[in-house]
Order: sequence, then structure tokens, then C-alpha cells
Amino acid sequence: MDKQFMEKAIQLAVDNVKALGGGPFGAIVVRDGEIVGIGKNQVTTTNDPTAHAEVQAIRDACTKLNTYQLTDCELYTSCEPCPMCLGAIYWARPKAVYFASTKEDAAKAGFDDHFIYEEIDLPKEKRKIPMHKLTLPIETLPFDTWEKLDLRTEY
Ligand SMILES: Nc1nc2[nH]cnc2c(=O)[nH]1
Repeated sequence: MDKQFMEKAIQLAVDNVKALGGGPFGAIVVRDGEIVGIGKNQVTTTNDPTAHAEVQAIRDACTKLNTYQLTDCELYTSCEPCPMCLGAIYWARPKAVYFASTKEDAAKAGFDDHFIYEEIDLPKEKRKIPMHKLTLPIETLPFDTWEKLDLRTEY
């Protein structure tokens, strides 16, 4: 852990706000004491609801390191990750995550993600965006095809 990287993530977030780049969030991926990825929230400026700082930093690091897993890396983020970023973080598998402000701080600034945690716990049909299971004879075909593929890259 190196507090300088957190200061940089926070500065990225502040600069992003001042530059009208998007929401007040910044993130950095570090490997062996070196910055290998940076991200700032760009949701509103790129019309991409997934362009949260952490996702952007993960994408940047994965592109630079030419990998889909960040096993030797640490993620520094100016704010506690939202549920979407948490999912992305688990898929990317960094060895540690450091955050500064909390989800309660984010909620006070208008970025409340508590409802998403509640939604996850609800039965699928009771969610604000209902999810309906459709039944088709070919529904498992993608998995059947995958399991038969010798050249598959597992992740
Ligand atoms: N941690 C975090 N929380 C958010 N909530 C909305 N956008 C963001 C983001 O980019 N990062």
C-alpha cells in the first residue's frame, strides 16, 4: 500500500470534475510500484453507463498489460466501488483494493448505489427492472458449445 497512489486517484477525480469530464471518481492500477492503468468516471461524456473510474482503470491496465486478469496488481480508487465495479474487480482479480471515501460519502453527493445491493437480494420478478426467465430448447447451447471447444480460453 502506498498512500501516494491514493492521492493520485483522488486528484484524478478532482481534475475530472473541474474538466467537466464526468463524475467525481478516479482510480489507478499499480503493479510492482508502477502505475499500469488509470481511470476516471466518463459516464456522461462518453454516453457509457459502465464508464466508472474503476472499470476504466481496469480496461486501461488490461490493454497496457495485454491480459484479462490483473492478478499481480493493486487497485486504488478514490471511492468505495459500486456493485458493478465490484463485479468487474472480482473478474479482474487484483490482489488488493484500496478505497478512500465510502459509499455513504458517495450517497451524500447523489451517487447512492445502496438500492442495487437491495435489488440483488430480491427475487428476480420483484426487482425494479423485472427479469424474466424464458424457456427454450436451445437455452444451454452456448454452454454445450463452449464445453466441447478444445481451444477455449477459460477465465
Ligand atoms: N466508486 C465509484 N462509484 C460510482 N458511482 C457512480 N459512479 C461511480 C464511479 O465511477 N466509481
